[in-house]
Amino acid sequence: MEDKIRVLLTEEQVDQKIQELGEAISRDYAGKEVHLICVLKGGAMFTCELAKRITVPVTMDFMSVSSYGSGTESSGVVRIVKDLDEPLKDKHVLIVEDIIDSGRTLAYLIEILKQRGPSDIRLCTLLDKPERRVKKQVKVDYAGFCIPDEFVVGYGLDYNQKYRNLPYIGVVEL
Ligand SMILES: O=P(O)(O)OC[C@H]1O[C@H](OP(=O)(O)OP(=O)(O)O)[C@H](O)[C@@H]1O
Ligand code: HPA
Repeated sequence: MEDKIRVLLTEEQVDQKIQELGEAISRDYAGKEVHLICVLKGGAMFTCELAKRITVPVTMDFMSVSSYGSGTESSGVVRIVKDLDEPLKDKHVLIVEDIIDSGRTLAYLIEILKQRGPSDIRLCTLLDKPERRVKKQVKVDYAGFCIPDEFVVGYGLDYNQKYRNLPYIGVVEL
């Protein structure tokens, strides 16, 4: 059965925001090379679109962590499912996420990636749900949109693995 999805952010709004983020990142990393870490699966679409709009040299790597059960609530347990291929030593690392919700995934990721000796680590997320934050220490350097506490899909985000392909951000009306 098809779920009813209400549009929260249109494709045009998302595109425009990614362009602005790409410009800000290109300015901030001028004269440097930025190493994008895409957090799969949700971060895939945003990472690719963002990378296209960054004008300084870019390298990319991918990792997959599992932090959620099958529904909409965090389990609190974060596990590396696929690790990075490349070392991070002396790199300017930019972690790219689709959403920061409780902050558990990122709090864990940042701690383990810091131990690998990067020059610096920053965080870029398309969506931020600050009301839901449990891990207050997670500092977001680049956030596309702050959104209310609603379960969203599209642009990489899923509901039971569906809707990742939507080119906009929507709310599933349950
Ligand atoms: O701030 P948090 O509460 O930790 O939630 C954010 C995390 O949850 C989602 O991933 P998910 O575990 O659903 O995996 P997926 O990207 O493969 O869908 C999202 O992509 C973030 O990684
Ligand atoms: O609102 C959300 N939608 C999809 N996946 C998520 N993971 C954390 N929050 C969300």
